[in-house]
Amino acid sequence: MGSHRNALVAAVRQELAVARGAARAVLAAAETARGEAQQRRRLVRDAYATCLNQLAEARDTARRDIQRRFQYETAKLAGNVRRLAALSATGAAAAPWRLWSPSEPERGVRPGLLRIGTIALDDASPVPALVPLLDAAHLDLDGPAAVTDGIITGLLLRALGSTRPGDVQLTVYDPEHLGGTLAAFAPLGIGFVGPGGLGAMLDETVEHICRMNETVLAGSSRSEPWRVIVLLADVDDLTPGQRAQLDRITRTGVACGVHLVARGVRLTDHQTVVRIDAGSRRCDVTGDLEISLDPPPPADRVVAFCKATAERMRAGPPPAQLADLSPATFWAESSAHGLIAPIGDSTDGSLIDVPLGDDPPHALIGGPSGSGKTNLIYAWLAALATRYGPSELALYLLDFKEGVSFARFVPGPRDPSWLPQVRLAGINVNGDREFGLAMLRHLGEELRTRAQAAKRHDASKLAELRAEDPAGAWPRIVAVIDEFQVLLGGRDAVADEAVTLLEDLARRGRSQGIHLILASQDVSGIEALWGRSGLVGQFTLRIALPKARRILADNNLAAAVIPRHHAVVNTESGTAGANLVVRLPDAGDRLVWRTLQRRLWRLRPDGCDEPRLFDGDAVPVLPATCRPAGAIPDASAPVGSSPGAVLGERIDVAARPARLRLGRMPGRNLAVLGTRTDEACDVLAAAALSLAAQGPAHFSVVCLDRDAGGAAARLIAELPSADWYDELPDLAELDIPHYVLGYALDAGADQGALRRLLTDGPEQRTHVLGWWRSVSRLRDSLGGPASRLDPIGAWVALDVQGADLAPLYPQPGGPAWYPRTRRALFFDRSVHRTPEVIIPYEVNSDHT
Ligand SMILES: Nc1ncnc2c1ncn2[C@@H]1O[C@H](COP(=O)(O)OP(=O)(O)OP(=O)(O)O)[C@@H](O)[C@H]1O
Repeated sequence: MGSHRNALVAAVRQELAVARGAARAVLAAAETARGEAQQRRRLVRDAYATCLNQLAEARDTARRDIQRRFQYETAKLAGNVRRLAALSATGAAAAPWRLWSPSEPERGVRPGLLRIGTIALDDASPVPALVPLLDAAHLDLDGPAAVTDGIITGLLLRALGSTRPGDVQLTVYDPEHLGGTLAAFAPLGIGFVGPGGLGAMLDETVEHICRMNETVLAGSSRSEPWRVIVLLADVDDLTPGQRAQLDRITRTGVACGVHLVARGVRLTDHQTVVRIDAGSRRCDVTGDLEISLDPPPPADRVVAFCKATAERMRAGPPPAQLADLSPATFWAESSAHGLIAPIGDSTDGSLIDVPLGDDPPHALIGGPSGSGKTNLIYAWLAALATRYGPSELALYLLDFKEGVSFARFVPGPRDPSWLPQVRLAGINVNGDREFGLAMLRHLGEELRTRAQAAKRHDASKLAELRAEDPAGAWPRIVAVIDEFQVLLGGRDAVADEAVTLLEDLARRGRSQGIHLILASQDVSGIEALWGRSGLVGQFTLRIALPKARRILADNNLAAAVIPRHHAVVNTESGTAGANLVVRLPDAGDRLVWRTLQRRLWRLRPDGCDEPRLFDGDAVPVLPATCRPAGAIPDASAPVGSSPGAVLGERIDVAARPARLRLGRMPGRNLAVLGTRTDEACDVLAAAALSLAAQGPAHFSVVCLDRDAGGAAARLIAELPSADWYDELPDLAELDIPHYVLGYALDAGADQGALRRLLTDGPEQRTHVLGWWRSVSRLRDSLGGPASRLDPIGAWVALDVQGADLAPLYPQPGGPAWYPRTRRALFFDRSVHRTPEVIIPYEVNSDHT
């Protein structure tokens, strides 16, 4: 029994031990699992925390990024807005009051926007809040009267201060305060409309708009001032009629320069109406952005401005500057139908155009010395040269004054530029009327060429010729002759031919696009023209400077009353009633001119040649082509049948050399006559050198005057084949031409030898080129008073009076010739009907 119990106990113990062991194992496993779970939880927690941190960091970075981009974009946008604002509103239209002053707009610039306050932007400095008005909008203001009236005062001051005096006309309807609200503007002569005057004012404005529309539809541009009508009322108590008129004005006014600025009177909805709400500080233009409104301008500033402006209005606008005559784009005009260019402005500041074309074709300018003719011509040429390029306009300029007024148009030592349209300029021409004649002859040739081309193309005027012959070069030609009376003065062959040519050019130039502008200070010159009705009748454009006489019709006294620097322009031959008074800009400033000319010069097309300059004070140098160069031609080289001896420069447009043909004919000798040693030596040297340049020749030099010895020796040194003789050589048989150059042959040349050479020489190709100091001495050296002068076929006279030349001249009394320095009269019996004036070349420069 006991052992059974013991066994039972042992079994129970055993089982208990097993159970306990199992329980312990389970417990241990559970604890391990718990430990692992805890570990996992820790890991997850850590990961979660890391994740949160990372997210927070990423979010911060993203936010910072967005903020940065936002700030950048905002700053960029604000910058753009600011730049746009600066372009849209400048000077007085935009400056804050403490910096404010009126600003004159540039000519032709449209009005911009006006500032009423600023708009604050996050982190960026505020941008101006701008509203349109002139040429753009009506303004309808709402809000407390004290604020809106301040805004209106500011807007008006900005509009007036950024336009020219008189450009804006103000009308104020202020029934409550009877104009008191805007009384500071009274000095400008504003129209105050009383309580009962609104209807009439609206009716008149509607009429005005109708008139404006008529003008604009007729094609003219608007020249009237802007009308700004300010309506200040607290209640909108318009009659139906007034309301209808106001609505009409609202719909149509802006296009005609009529603008409403209304407070308390609601303007009808229209695209031109901009509403400003002073209460909420918003406006249509700036949308939801709140405007920090500017305070009203200081009252003393408004008063001071209005007084100063009223003063300037009384004085009128300042005259135009030279630059105002230039168009916005250079060389954009066609001259096919004429030339139109302003020469100045009228007293209201508008530019006055002067036409040249089929009507009027030519212009006459007159005014006493110092009245501004040259200045007027400069201004006119500047306006023409900036509008019409060299293919549209060619200028020929001649100044008979003692002076160089046209020298600025041609290259000079300090300025290489020239006016590209100028083909020819003559300066210091006062002594050389022949050059005026040469220019007229050249234009006469051009007239003939054009007339023939017109005939070929069946064209009756330049516009038609240009249309028919688009490839041809047919610019309009304008020839300006200052002090033209010098050319016509004197009853001589030059004056006669000049008048004939002028008459032809004036009559036929109109249809061929050749226009003359003649200027004179001299009444007698103009009176001389009056005698030639065929000529003067063509000059229908008259420009009279102050105190000009006989330029306008006798009963037209306008020139007597205009002030300095003004001109009367009349396109109807000076008849009273057709006057336009022009204020002329100062066009004399060299620097301003040079800047303009340089711009034009840089625009010149390829192949635009320098103008030909004739300077009456310059002495031309013997061209290199007229000097022997290179190897000495040998005797077998061909000799022309009649080599030409160059004697000097012809006074013509092409500056050609004057040549004396020396063929194998009797009389082919040359006598240089006069006492001016240098010039005589130059004529002989030019002749000899040019002959030597043309082929093989032998020269025999005889010099009987010591003063000419140096020149003769220098000539020998330059001639390829020459001998020095102390007396005239005998007539020798040579295979090549032989030229005997005799210096001062009146000083003891052998009469017999001289006669033999002169008479028999030319047929044997021996020619005498001799210098005698007077005609009587020439005669003496040929045997005395009864001697014949036929062997002298050509002569060049220096300081010899015309009458003294009678024995050498086919017509009795001799040629008309009044000697002048560096000019010579050249007569070749075999080619000339009348002698021609030449300029002896400078051959060696040591005597000038
Ligand atoms: N519109 C102007 N504004 C300012 N100055 C001017 C104006 N017109 C002319 N002048 C000046 O007046 C002076 C005389 O002008 P200008 O030489 O043009 O007169 P002119 O009639 O050609 O005289 P003259 O016949 O004696 O040569 C010059 O000094 C010129 O600069």
